[in-house]
This record gives sequence, structure tokens and C-alpha cells, in this order.
Amino acid sequence: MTAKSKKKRKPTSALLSRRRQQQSSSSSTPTSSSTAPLPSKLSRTLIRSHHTTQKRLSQAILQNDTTAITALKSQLSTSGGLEAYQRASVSGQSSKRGGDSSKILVDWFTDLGIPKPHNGSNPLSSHRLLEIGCLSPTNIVHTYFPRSQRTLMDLNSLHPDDILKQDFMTFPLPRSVDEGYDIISCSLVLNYVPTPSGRGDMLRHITSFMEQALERRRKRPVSEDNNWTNTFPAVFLVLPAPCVTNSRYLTEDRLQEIMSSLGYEMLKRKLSPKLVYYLWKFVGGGSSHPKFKKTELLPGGKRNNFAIVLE
Ligand SMILES: C[S@@+](CC[C@H](N)C(=O)[O-])C[C@H]1O[C@@H](n2cnc3c(N)ncnc32)[C@H](O)[C@@H]1O
Repeated sequence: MTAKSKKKRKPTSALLSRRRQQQSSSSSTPTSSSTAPLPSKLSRTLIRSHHTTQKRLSQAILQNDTTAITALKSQLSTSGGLEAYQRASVSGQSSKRGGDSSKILVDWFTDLGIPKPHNGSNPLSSHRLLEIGCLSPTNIVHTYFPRSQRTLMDLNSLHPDDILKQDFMTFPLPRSVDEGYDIISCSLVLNYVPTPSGRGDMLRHITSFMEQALERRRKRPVSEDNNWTNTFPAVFLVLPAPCVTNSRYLTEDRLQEIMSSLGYEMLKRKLSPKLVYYLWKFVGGGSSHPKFKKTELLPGGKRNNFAIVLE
């Protein structure tokens, strides 16, 4: 390859090429853990371009524009598709870049008085975790939930032995309350959903699991000593900060209104320069079918269009 053509390479093809090099230099099947983290600028470019193409694709599907659908699908596939996007996201979670987002959830567990698992004693051993959009089976929060007590899922599983390949939107409610979940982690997934109404549908689907979880809590004996048992059921939600700080259609107040209408109370919140983290406790008693349209809340040319619509 000439120096000239090297210069013209797109970041996405650079990622594919890295992976090919790794595959050919290793006799065993590579896993995400054996993939060296990508430079952060390259990861960000890949993630952004994947989101934009996904959004355009969902618009083309809505408009039944077959030419655009073919072109966008081919664009996604040449840039490595979902798997390349996931590997870029894994790079963003490396310990050098602050680790996985569940570190914040674990800090909040400690703030709420939940003891850390230690020497075989585990305060949350009878609680169950559902993680939507999971890239790694070794996230920090997994230490609190034994393997039998957690369900990790993703549209594409990078670790098929530990992470279910499953679209959460078609994942049914467990048949019995005993198999339900006390906490759902939805970190950087809602913003992956390409349409505002799709995001509203995801929040509603999560809420149906939380209603079942409320039943689970009612069945659990109340311990006077452990105030923290009241933390559950809960949803850990993480979004890119600009989704609520710089959107024309979503502010933190609007998100709060949407969540309260579904039956949640905000227990914890943290805003970092890049991300916003929340722990929403589900208390139930929300409106029977709340509706939120895409309404302009903050006009302005330099804002983004992130929105959540409940139809
Ligand atoms: C940016 S990654 C986030 C990964 C990780 N949770 C984090 O906080 O970094 C988004 C992941 O969500 C997954 N995802 C998006 N929609 C999903 C759905 N409906 N069901 C399961 N996984 C989904 C994608 O496949 C992708 O791997």
C-alpha cells in the first residue's frame, strides 16, 4: 500500500484491518478481551458514525426507501457493523479510560449502605440483575450477583457462554415472580435505539419487568436492619450527557416527568462531562398509559435532536 492510500484510510477500515491482523497473528479465536483498546478518538468516531447510519437506516425503513436501505446496510457492513461498534465501545470501557459504567452503580450501592460481597457473604445473593446491552461478563457490578442470579444480554453477544444473544424488546417477562429481576441495567442502550418512540417502548418494556419486581419485593421479608432493601426494584440508566443537557426535545426535567409518569423516583444522579447516570427506584402507581410527544423544549441551532416519545 502506498503512503498516499494509507492517508486516505477511514477509521472504520482501520478497525477492520486491526482485527484482521490480530486474527491472522493468533492461532486461537480472538475475544474482545484479547483486542487491544482503540485510540479514544477512533472509538468515538466509529461510535458516532454507527449511530448516524443506524438512524438514517431506520428513517429509510420508515419511508420504505429501498435504495437507501440497501446503501445504508452496505455502509454498516463495510464499516464492520454492530461488532465493530461494540469493540469500539469496549475500548471506551477500558480501565485506563475509567472502567465500565457499573463502577458508579457499585459506588451508589456503598452509599446506600449495601455491604460489598466479602468472604462468601453476599448481601444481594437473592437479588437478580438483568443487564441490557452487555459487552463484558466481568463488569464490576457482576461481583454482587452470582452467575445464576444475573441475565446478561445483547443484540450481538461478544461472549456467547455468558451473554445471551437477545433483543430485549422481544425478551418475555419471566413466567414466575421468582425468576424476575430486582435491578435492570440499561447503560448506553436507550440512545442506541434509533427512534424516539422506540426509546419510549423500551422504557415501557423495562417498566413491565419492574412491575413484576415490585411483586418480588412484596414477597421478600422486610428486614428492619437493612434499610437498603428499599432500594429495589430499580433501573440503572446511563445516557450520553448531551442527550439531556443539549437536546431540543429532552431536558432533565422532561426525563424526570417521563420517569415519574411511569412510576419511578430518582434515587441517584451523576453528571460527568460525557455521561449522565441515574438510579431510578420503581415505586409503581404511574399513569395507566402516559403520553409524551416530541415537543421542542429548548430551541437553538447548536442543539441535538435526541428525544423520547411515549405513544
Ligand atoms: C454502547 S453499547 C453499551 C454497552 C455497555 N452497556 C456500556 O455501558 O458501555 C450499546 C449496546 O446495546 C446493545 N443493544 C441495543 N439495543 C438492544 C436491545 N434492544 N436488546 C439488547 N441489546 C441492545 C447493542 O448491541 C450494543 O452492544
